[in-house]
Amino acid sequence: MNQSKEQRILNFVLQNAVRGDPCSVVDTIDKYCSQKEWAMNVGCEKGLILDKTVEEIKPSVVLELGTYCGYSAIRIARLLKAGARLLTVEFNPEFAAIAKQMIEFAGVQDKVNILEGPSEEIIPQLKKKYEVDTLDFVFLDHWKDRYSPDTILLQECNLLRKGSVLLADNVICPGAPEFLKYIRNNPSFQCTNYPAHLEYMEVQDAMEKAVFLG
Ligand SMILES: Oc1cc(-c2ccc(F)cc2)cc2cccnc12
Ligand SMILES: [Mg+2]
Repeated sequence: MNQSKEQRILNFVLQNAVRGDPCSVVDTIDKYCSQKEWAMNVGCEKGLILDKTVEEIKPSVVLELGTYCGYSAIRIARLLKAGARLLTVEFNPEFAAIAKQMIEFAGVQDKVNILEGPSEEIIPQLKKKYEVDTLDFVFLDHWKDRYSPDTILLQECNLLRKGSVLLADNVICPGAPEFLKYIRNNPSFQCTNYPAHLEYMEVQDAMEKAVFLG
């Protein structure tokens, strides 16, 4: 049975990155995906915007929607303070299995909990099953038509507090027009747009930051 692209990315990391060194794992994924096979990791340019957001917030509890191979989970986890944790949601079991191995190889598994299943099922479980009070930071990087329903669901489940920060990838490419319309017209959010390029391509993309005002 021939390997998936995600398995090829993992194998390249296992053979070329340094075990226990999250930066080397991130750089090795970027090397593979810019030189050999494109993949939907947030990438290095948008990854820097993600890094700066995490460093600014210094979050204790982070939710990521869309784990994929674990690239952004590793980027986020490497910056988390002692005791802080990342919950990352992935509905594709093959991707979740790859991400688990990637995260363990990077050595950040103690900070990361991969929650397998659809975001609309997992979000309502966060308080009781995963002992979350409120979320300091949410990275939206899953299917674009889920961005606004999941943002509404986070509010309905009382998971956001005054100052909670959302950061959404791909608001230009593939695009999340309904989300942009919703979040920019909602007085409970203060929005900022960060133009960038689509990972590994000379194509326009952008990230949208939205601070919940309570
Ligand atoms: O960063 C991403 C990029 C794309 C994408 C796929 C095909 C294209 F031609 C362009 C962009 C899809 C994503 C799906 C989920 C999370 N992130 C994505
Ligand atoms: Mg993305």
